[in-house]
Amino acid sequence: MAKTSLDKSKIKFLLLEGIHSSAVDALHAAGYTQVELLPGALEGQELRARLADAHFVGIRSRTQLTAEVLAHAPKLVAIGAFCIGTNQIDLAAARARGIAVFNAPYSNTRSVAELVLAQSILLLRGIPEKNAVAHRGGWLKSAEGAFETRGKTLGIVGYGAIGSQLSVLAESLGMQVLFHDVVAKLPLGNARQAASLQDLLARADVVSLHVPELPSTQWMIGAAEIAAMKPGAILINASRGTVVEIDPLAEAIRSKHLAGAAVDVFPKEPKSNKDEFVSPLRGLDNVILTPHIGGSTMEAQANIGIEVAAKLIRYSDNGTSTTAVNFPEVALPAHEGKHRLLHVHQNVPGVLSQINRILSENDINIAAQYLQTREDVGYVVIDLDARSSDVALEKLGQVPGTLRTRVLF
Ligand SMILES: NC(=O)C1=CN([C@@H]2O[C@H](COP(=O)(O)OP(=O)(O)OC[C@H]3O[C@@H](n4cnc5c(N)ncnc54)[C@H](O)[C@@H]3O)[C@@H](O)[C@H]2O)C=CC1
Ligand SMILES: O=C(O)C(=O)COP(=O)(O)O
Repeated sequence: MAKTSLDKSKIKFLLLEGIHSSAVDALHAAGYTQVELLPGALEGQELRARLADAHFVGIRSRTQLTAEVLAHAPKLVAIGAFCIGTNQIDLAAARARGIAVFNAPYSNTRSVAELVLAQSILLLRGIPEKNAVAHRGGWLKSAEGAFETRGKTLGIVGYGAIGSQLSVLAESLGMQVLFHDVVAKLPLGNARQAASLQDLLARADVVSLHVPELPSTQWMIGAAEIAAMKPGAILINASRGTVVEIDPLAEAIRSKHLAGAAVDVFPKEPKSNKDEFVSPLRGLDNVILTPHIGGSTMEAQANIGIEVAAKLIRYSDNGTSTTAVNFPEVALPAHEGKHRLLHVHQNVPGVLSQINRILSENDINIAAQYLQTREDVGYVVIDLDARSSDVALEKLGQVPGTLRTRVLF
């Protein structure tokens, strides 16, 4: 088996979707010189061709890394999702190929929460409509249907990082927070957990969605849920476009059952800024339409660049995989004076004993060994005397069930 360790100058990073230059700076500072940064997403043949020789790829929410695409990435060691959501990546397929996936779970949380808060204020005042009318030369000076946020009930669906951050900000404005989550969560401040989604929908003046894209969240807000909302309520979706059915939402705005909505994510989003945005929500004045920019602030993007690049560098340099979203998590000390062998394998009985038998038969002394498994994959890291790493790498690569080996000097 060929030696799979490379010096840093040969390790290729492909960064797509205009990832912030802070990531490039971090990679350069860590000694990685082959960093290609492209402004947009790729798909189809172009994506497959670019992935053919990449060791690391960085994407945002747009690029779809399916099992089929990953099959064309034979050298890929890890994927950096320079965002929160990882639904665009087939995490199980990546794991089965020994590819670790990292993301930035907190770097754009605040940006989304601030946007939703601002949208709540504007929509409760009917500002988008008044603004649209003024742009057309009209004048809608009226207090009719315009309300303060103070004392209103904000219903947060998905009380995770964004939902709970929003909860704190909304309470500081004097809103009452009600939330619904599928797991028990610590209510922050005076927030209260709703008895059910139905209970929340029936009581909230503003409903904001912060769930991940999952089979269980697909179309979770459809005609029935919208009908169950209070007349005159507001719906905000900055989670994923598959969570809300757009046609019943558009109908509820037209019929004035809902007073307004803010939508940042759509079932079908344009591929780039050059493509047309098509949606039944276009032209509805009290609907704020934003082009999936919930997390797009300079602060968030710069922090995400640093955070995810650091995770990729750490995994590349040292093998530490903690915070991976799909992969066994191993925290490793430095390996000064030793060669570190990384062995990713199918999680079946006997692999570790075969590895240790081979090392013992070849008179190779183990300085340290770390093992972790996650579902169908095991990750064992072995520190060895420098002189033995070549033979160990070759022999261990032949162990049945081996997915990938690397050696770090
Ligand atoms: N518009 C944008 O630019 C951005 C959108 N997002 C989206 O926001 C989502 C949420 O982000 P975080 O709060 O960081 O995630 P998180 O994982 O911290 O929180 C999600 C919460 O949703 C809950 N949940 C899951 N299924 C549920 C269900 N069926 N009903 C109710 N609750 C459910 C989970 O238990 C968890 O508490 C991300 O997965 C991403 O899709 C994130 C960042 C930016
Ligand atoms: O962080 C997320 O999950 C987002 O949706 C943000 O996506 P983006 O990086 O703006 O393509």
